[in-house]
Formats: sequence, structure tokens, C-alpha cells
Amino acid sequence: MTTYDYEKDGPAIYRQSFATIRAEADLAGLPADVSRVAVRMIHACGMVDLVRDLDYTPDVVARAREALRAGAPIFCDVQMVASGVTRKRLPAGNDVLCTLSDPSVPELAAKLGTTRSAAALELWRDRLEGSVVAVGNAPTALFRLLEMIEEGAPRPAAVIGVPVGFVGAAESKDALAAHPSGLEHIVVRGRRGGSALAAAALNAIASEEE
Ligand SMILES: C/C1=C2N=C(/C=C3N=C(/C(C)=C4\N[C@@](C)([C@@H]5N=C1[C@](C)(CCC(=O)O)[C@H]5CC(=O)O)[C@@](C)(CC(=O)O)[C@@H]4CCC(=O)O)[C@@](C)(CC(=O)O)[C@@H]\3CCC(=O)O)C(C)(C)[C@@H]/2CCC(=O)O
Repeated sequence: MTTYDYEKDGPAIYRQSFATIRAEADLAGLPADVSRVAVRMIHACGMVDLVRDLDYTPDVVARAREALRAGAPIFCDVQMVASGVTRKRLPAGNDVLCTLSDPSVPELAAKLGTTRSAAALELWRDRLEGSVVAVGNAPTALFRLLEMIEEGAPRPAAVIGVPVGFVGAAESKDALAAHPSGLEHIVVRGRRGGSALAAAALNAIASEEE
């Protein structure tokens, strides 16, 4: 049997990863709190050039952290994002909610003529005010959130907007960044994104430790 020489110490793997990211990624222009979030996002996808596409409002990390400390719920577009949130990092035992699998959603989507991901946001309204929203997959969910806010829905405290893909992903993130409501946000411009990135950003925001 071949014996491979590889690192088996979990904390050592993390230390080495973060040191590599800090050596290779150009984090110099980022505020300290956004830089920590960027490191975690790069850690989740292995792309040190992600920083190039990162866009954010300067207070997004502070506002999201404040909301979480006050007990705000976290709304996720898909279960993959919700599953990636490390519960023990959450400062107030915050609820992590994904309404995509609610039995009412398929019918709602058919009625509204949209995806299930977008229709599922109709079930967020009651607790949307001051919440933290993490969109890692579905561009239609992010577009729908912006439409709902224009229609007068309550405002979340912050939005992690990193849907991935080729249809609507870049456009939905551009729309969030340019939205007249001035929502606090962090986005990865362009096609890149994904549930793992959304969860990593959320986990970094939730606790200050690296
Ligand atoms: C168009 C959709 C896209 N999905 C992508 C990538 C991935 N999706 C996975 C999975 C398992 C799920 N995707 C759904 C959200 C499903 N995906 C869509 C929709 C058709 C529309 C969303 C939109 O355009 O905004 C969406 C269904 C819907 O009606 O909303 C999912 C609900 C489908 C399902 O299983 O029923 C499901 C979410 C499961 C959950 O709750 O966690 C993948 C794992 C793909 C796979 O199964 O192979 C993958 C995960 C990517 C990630 O990191 O999250 C895209 C690329 C985002 C794509 C949208 C853009 C495009 O260019 O096509």
C-alpha cells in the first residue's frame, strides 16, 4: 500500500491555508472586518483572485454582526446555505431559515409564475425586518428580494449576495449593489458565487475569531 505524506492535523491545515491566502491574495485595500470575511470566502473556493470581484458597503460586516448579536434570524435562499452555517458561531442562537421546502411553495411559484426559490421569499416577510439574508444559489431569489423591498417589504439589516451561474447571477448582484434602497451588502460580482461562499461569509461575520 502506498503511504502518502500529507497533513493530518486539522488546526495546522487551517493555519497553513489562511497563511497561504494572506500571502497570495491582495487584501490590502479592504477594511479589516471585510478582509477577514474575504479570507474565509477564498478559503471556501480556493480562488485568491476573488478579491477582485468583491464589492461591499463599508459597514456591512458591522451591521450584520450587530443584527446577529441582537438575535436576528438568518434567511437563506437554499438549504445548502443553511446547512453550511456553523451554529456554534452564532452569537444569539439565531434561527437559520430556508423556506424553499415549505409545502406551499410549489403552488405559490406556479401562481406567481416564478421559480420556487423566488416564491419562497413570500414566507420571509413577517421576520424580514433587521434580518440577515444570505443568497448563495438563486439569482431569482435576489431579484425578488429587491422587488419586494421596492413594494414596501421590511428591510433586512444586511444581504450577502453571492448567487452563482450564467443566467441572472451577475445581473442580480449588480442590481443589489446599485439598488436605490442602499441595502448593506457584500457581493461577488460576475458569475462566481455559490452556497459554500454564502455560508463561509456568514460564518466569518458571525464570529470575530478566524
Ligand atoms: C437555475 C438554477 C440554478 N441552480 C444552480 C446551481 C446549483 N443548484 C443546485 C441545487 C441542488 C438546487 N438548485 C435549485 C435552487 C434550483 N436551481 C436553479 C433553479 C431552477 C432556479 C433558481 C434561479 O434561477 O434563481 C432552482 C429551482 C427553483 O425553482 O427555484 C434547487 C431548489 C433545485 C432542486 O433540487 O429542486 C436546489 C436547491 C437545494 C437546496 O435547497 O439546497 C446544485 C447543487 C446543482 C445540482 O444539483 O447539480 C448547484 C449548487 C450551486 C450552489 O453553490 O448553490 C445555478 C448554477 C445557480 C442555476 C442558476 C443560474 C444558471 O446560470 O443556471
